[in-house]
Amino acid sequence: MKLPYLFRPDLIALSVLLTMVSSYTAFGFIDILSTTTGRRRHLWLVASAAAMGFGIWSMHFLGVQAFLPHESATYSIPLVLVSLGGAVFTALTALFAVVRRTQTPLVQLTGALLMAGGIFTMHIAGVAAIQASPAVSFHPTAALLTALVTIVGCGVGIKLAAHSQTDRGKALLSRSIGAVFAGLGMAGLLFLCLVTVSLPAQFAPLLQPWMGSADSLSVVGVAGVTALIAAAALLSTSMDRYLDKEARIKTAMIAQLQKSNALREAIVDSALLAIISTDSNGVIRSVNRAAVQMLGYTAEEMVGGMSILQFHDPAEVEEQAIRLSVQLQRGIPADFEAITTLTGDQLLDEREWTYRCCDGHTVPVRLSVSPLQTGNQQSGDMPGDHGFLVIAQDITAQKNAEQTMRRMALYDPLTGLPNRTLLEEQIMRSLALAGRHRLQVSLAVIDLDRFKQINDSLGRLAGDEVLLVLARRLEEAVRTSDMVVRLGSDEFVVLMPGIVHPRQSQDVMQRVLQALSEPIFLEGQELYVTPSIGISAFPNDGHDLNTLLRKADRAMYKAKSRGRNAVAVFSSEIESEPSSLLAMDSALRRAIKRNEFFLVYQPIFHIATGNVVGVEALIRWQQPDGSVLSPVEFIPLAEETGLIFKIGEWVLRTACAKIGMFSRAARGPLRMAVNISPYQFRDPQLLSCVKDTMESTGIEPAQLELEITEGVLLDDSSEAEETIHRLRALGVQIAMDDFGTGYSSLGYLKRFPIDRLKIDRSFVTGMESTRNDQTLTEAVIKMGHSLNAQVTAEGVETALQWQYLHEQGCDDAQGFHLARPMRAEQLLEFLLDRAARAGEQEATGILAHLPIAGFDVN
Ligand SMILES: Nc1nc2c(ncn2[C@@H]2O[C@H](COP(=O)(O)O[C@H]3[C@@H](O)[C@H](n4cnc5c(=O)[nH]c(N)nc54)O[C@@H]3COP(=O)(O)O)[C@@H](O)[C@H]2O)c(=O)[nH]1
Repeated sequence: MKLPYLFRPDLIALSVLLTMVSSYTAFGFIDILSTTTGRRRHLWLVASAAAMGFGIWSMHFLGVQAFLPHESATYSIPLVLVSLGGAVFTALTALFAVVRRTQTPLVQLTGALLMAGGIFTMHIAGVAAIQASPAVSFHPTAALLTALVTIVGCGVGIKLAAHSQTDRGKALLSRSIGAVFAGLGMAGLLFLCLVTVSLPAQFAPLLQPWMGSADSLSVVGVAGVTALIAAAALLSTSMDRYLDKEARIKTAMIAQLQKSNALREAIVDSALLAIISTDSNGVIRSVNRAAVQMLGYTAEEMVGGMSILQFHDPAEVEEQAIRLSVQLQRGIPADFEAITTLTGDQLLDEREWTYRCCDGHTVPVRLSVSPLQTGNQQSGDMPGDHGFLVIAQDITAQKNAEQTMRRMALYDPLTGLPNRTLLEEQIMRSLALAGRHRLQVSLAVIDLDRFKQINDSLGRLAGDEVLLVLARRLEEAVRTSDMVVRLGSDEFVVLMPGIVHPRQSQDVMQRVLQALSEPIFLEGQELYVTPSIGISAFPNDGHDLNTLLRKADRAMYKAKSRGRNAVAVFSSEIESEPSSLLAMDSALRRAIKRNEFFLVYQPIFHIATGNVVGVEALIRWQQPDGSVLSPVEFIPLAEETGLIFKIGEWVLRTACAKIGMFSRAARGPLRMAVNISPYQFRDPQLLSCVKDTMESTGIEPAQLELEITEGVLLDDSSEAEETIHRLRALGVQIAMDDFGTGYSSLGYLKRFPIDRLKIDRSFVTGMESTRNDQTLTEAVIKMGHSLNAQVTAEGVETALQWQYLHEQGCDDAQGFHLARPMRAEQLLEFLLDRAARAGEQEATGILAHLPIAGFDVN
């Protein structure tokens, strides 16, 4: 029998309400399940499924009660349990499907099918549990339709719930709406399901009294229990969420704290400065990696066990304690307090200390010490311990740089001896001390005799080598209290403090004289350098460095004038007589002004023909008293004073101006050989000077031959090479003077394009007596020719020498046997005479082979 559909609205409303509450609770479960893992997740799943399933089942039960009321009906307990199981299964599959991390249509469809199966089981078993006869029956088509609707509904539900998981921002609203819809939907489904049920006829009489009657006990019980379970579930999910949120916040805070601690540690550890924290007594609490590296102790050795004081030099701590005691007018102990006293609130003490490391070596450090308090009093934390933060910077590099700069400023780079600046500092102290103790201070000026010649002939490198040897000898010869200073190129000073008697300083200088005069062995050669020494003394000769230096200088010149290699002590007599060298300097200047210089010319002969092919210009100085000085006597001084440039230029212009006249007298172009000092050669103006001279005098470039010495090539060969190339580019000839006396090697000759080699006089002189010199001369001639250079022999004094040179194929020769150097007018006569005789001989068929000696003006 099909009964009319009568139902109790109050139970329906209650059922729908419970479904909504259950659905809302379900969202809470979903939330928790989606954030928990492991065992907790499983427990929550079971509990959630049970609570949710019971809620659904209650809704079903109340729905059934609302539609199929009969007071006296009994229920099959197994079927009721199956129905309840269906509800729990529904909840379980729904939760599973929603909280699955991978949401695919297949997952959601499977979930929907299983859920629908659960709901169906719940309803069919629930209705079938009503024990009536005949049994409650179902309308199959309507049941199928209901099943389909249930599946679709479940699918949509799972999708919506899964979606609400991703949009948590609108969680409360969407969950509330979702819960309302879920309640209405599930109830709708239930009721749709129920209308497919056919009730047996015996239910009819029961219907009437049920209409609007009071609740049965079971209905109230189920509704109450469900409400309680829902409330408990709601509370527990909320609590769980709250606790979970708290736990997450705490975990996040701990993680953040750990992260920032790790970052802080990493920063401190990666700092290049040594960072050490100590307690208030200096006991180390923490160290960073740089501190471990700098001090050489392990972190374990330092932390807790060591005091920072152990790194400090006790003498420095003591010194600082004394300084602070004076400054603060209270006793500061020489311990950790001396390091930290100047630190305070906001105060940082920065100063340099010396740290002693584990292996005993010391490191200069700049230390910043500041107070350190752990904990935060303001925030009410435990008032932390007081301590100190010590930051140490290794300033070894800076100290080294400072030392290098000091060395550069105060010491001579070649010899490492103190320079004038340091002498000035030192002499002030020495004079002050000597004044207090009524002692004397002696100052000795040491000048090396003819050192320039070594430089010129052996080159600057060899000169430096000699200076180094002499500097060491000087240091060894003086007393330990004396100070050896290098003032200039070959000028040294010895400061001798604490002199009681002048004899002492003279004794020291006699030792110096002896030590410096010893031979020097350099590159297989034995060199002799002698010093000239002048001594002055405080307080008799002066009270300051300049006066003492000037007077020691005068004494030194006196020593030189006595024949060099001597010691002279300053005296009033020396002061009154003009220094010969100083006098020479001013006399040279005067000589330039008064044209006291003149040139003599020595003819150069072509050996094969005997013809005069050139002349060499040689300077002389005629002094006001009529005496004539040799260039050997004044050229070195002119070089030292720089007057050589002026004098050299004058020689070049004067000689070149005469060549036209000489060539006319000789009836053929002659070449003019001019000596160029190494100083002139290095002068950047040389090239323009030569060009100007050629232009103004009209000399053909090929007629001009510049004689240079071997020394210039050794100085800075690249520059010398450049100068030679540029001179040759002008068309000027270059001759290598005094060949064989210096360091000329085939290597140099190949590198420098030389037009002529001049064999030194010493070899030519020795040719007659020594076979060796003969061989050497022959070799030089061959070598010169192999390099396409002409060869001139100097100092030919005998016919035999001339003969030898002729046989050996030497190109040109000059020497007293051929012609002496002569004044211009004498040379003119000489040339004219030769030309005339040559003309006569030519007319008579005899060649002028024999040269005629010139006038001697030496
Ligand atoms: N920078 C300059 N140097 C110059 C200049 N004039 C000369 N000098 C150099 O001075 C050195 C000595 O020169 P001097 O006294 O003139 O002697 C020359 C000749 O007189 C001498 N000579 C020539 N023949 C003989 C000889 O047969 N016997 C002998 N005993 N002496 C002789 O030789 C000197 C020339 O030598 P050199 O120059 O090497 O050809 C000397 O080094 C000159 O270079 C000048 O103006 N500037």
